[in-house]
Amino acid sequence: MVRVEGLTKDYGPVLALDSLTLDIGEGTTGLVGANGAGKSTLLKILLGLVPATSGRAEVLGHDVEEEGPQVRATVGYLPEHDCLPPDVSASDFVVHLAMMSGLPRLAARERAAEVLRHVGLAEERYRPMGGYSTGMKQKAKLAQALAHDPRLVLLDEPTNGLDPAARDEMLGLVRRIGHDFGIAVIVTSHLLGELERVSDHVVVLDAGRLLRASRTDEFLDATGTLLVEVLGEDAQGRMATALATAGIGVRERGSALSVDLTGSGPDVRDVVRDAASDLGLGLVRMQADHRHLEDVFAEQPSDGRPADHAEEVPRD
Ligand SMILES: Nc1ncnc2c1ncn2[C@@H]1O[C@H](COP(=O)(O)OP(=O)(O)OP(=O)(O)O)[C@@H](O)[C@H]1O
Repeated sequence: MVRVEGLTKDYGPVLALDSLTLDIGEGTTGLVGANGAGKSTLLKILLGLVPATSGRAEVLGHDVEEEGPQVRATVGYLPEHDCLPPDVSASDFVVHLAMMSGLPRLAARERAAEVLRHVGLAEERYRPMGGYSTGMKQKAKLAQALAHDPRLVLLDEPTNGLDPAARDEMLGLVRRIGHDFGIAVIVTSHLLGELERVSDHVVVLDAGRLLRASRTDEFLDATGTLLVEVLGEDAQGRMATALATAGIGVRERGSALSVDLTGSGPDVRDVVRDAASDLGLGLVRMQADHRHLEDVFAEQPSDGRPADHAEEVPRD
């Protein structure tokens, strides 16, 4: 779908992309990175809207600088910023964009009705978009991205500004675009947990550089940790101290402890069980931990940067 080689973009003194080389295939790909990592810049270059400083990029076999119109004919785009004319209805807007993409009026109307129904904008589609909630505006933006039946859609922070219910709905739509309609999706977010739910692949950008790219399940498979929950007075703190004293890596994870299973020595499960017994604590849970993308991200400091850089990334 996308091939990027040595892509660099500077905005004057700001280096937004730094020699990025990357291939993105079919399915849904999550593009993760903190604010300013270069996600939006990459999408705009892929659409041929912003020129790269050096390097090259191809989308569906088209060079983005030479063949921008061909790229945009087969790619849908949901921009991050507010771009909807306030006095136009979603219906008129999507029909207009579908016609601009080359569909005759009747086909454009049918297609607009179909995509607006798909994103869940029913009667509201006839109202001016200026009066829409943020969730409705994001749906209208998604509908226009799908209007010309693209092979690939680029969704820039589609859940931005949404409350939890609207965010879940939007993530459900993103998943359906990929799985039910077979359209390839590249979706950005700085909320790592979101992409874990919808993406087949994850690409992590940090300060314009590629930190990691792999299948989502490869990120999440190798847990190597045990989730332990104990009950009793200051149970978590006392258990953590006991395990650390025994030379076992341990850190807090919500109401539980994430315990490192990878060290040598006695079986960590036995140590946990004995420590709970010695301390008089109730052992409520001891199970293999399911890793989350934010853990992976936190474990991967970029060159010379502190690991706690990942603290800047808001948690889901
Ligand atoms: N038009 C521009 N002029 C100058 N600097 C820019 C411009 N667009 C982006 N930048 C800078 O380039 C860097 C990358 O920005 P970009 O918007 O691509 O990141 P992002 O990962 O999409 O972040 P966000 O989620 O905040 O949009 C940032 O430091 C940003 O300030």
